[in-house]
Amino acid sequence: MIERILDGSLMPHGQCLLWRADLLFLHLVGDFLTVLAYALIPGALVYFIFKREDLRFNWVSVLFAGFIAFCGLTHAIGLVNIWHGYYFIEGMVKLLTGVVSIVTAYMLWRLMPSFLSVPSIAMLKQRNHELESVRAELERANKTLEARVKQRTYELEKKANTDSVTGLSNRFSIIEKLQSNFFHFQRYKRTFSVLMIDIDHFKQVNDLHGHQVGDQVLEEVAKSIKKTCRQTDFIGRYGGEEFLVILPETGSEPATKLAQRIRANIEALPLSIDSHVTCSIGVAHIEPGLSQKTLVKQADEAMYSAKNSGRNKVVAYKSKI
Ligand SMILES: Nc1nc2c(ncn2[C@@H]2O[C@H](COP(=O)(O)OP(=O)(O)OP(=O)(O)O)[C@@H](O)[C@H]2O)c(=O)[nH]1
Repeated sequence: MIERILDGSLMPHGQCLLWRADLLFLHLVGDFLTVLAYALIPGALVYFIFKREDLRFNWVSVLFAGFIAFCGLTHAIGLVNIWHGYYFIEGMVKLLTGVVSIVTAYMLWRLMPSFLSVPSIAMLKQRNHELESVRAELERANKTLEARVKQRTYELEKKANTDSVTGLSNRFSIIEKLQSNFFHFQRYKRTFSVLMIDIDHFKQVNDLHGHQVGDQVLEEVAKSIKKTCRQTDFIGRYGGEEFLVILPETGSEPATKLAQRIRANIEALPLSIDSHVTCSIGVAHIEPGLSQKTLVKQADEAMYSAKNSGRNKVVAYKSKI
């Protein structure tokens, strides 16, 4: 059997071509180039698969490479058989090539749905474009959200620091401003004064006109103080009908003058209750060695002196030493 297979004594193919040079040339060069190409193509395929381990269907590509290699082999034996007659071997290789080709073709058709499901570059580009739009949309939404949070935080902070009746800084906020001015004085020697303003006989306003009207008067007085002060001054509602004003870069004398203007403006204020209110003001000025608490106490003491000396007055604190 082996002898039969390896028997190359059958009529060589060249005989069929009558050893004509032109026919021999065509068959030889054609088969040689085909063998060369069918060796290089599977090589390239295997190299590509080896380098790209992430690809799906690797084994189908190997099968495809095998199918091309077998085709090349039949052409190579065709070359040999120009001079020899190994038609048994040629037939066996052809049979093997046919089997590999059929298996490859079967697998290709079987896997067609999977091949079709692999997105093309154009599809990937389209998806990438869609994802990019979603990302841009998310970024826009995020920015809007950030702006809203910022705005809301600002509003909440403002609310937390504002007195709801007068719209001025509340007690917590004005004490914070006082502390900040105090630290500036300690570090940079930036002087300041404070005014403690208390509306006179405010209880009577409430008793006569009611609490709601009392609130209205508080608001009007607050507006008047704000109008009289500079924009750089800090005004806050310190207690019920008590206001604390911080005057940065202001000595005792100019602070007392301003307090007089505030007092006069409040007295002249045309209130909605058709009568007038007055206020008593205490002035205190920061000095080295003085604590923040003592400074407020001094302004408070001065304000009570104003009350005790007949109200509707301004009194600057004077050290008892
Ligand atoms: N409408 C209103 N009244 C307030 C508010 N907070 C405190 N008051 C009132 O302010 C009044 C303060 O009364 P007092 O402490 O006796 O002082 P006063 O009547 O102003 O008298 P003197 O300060 O001695 O001139 C009280 O009647 C409080 O109820 C407020 O937010 N709104």
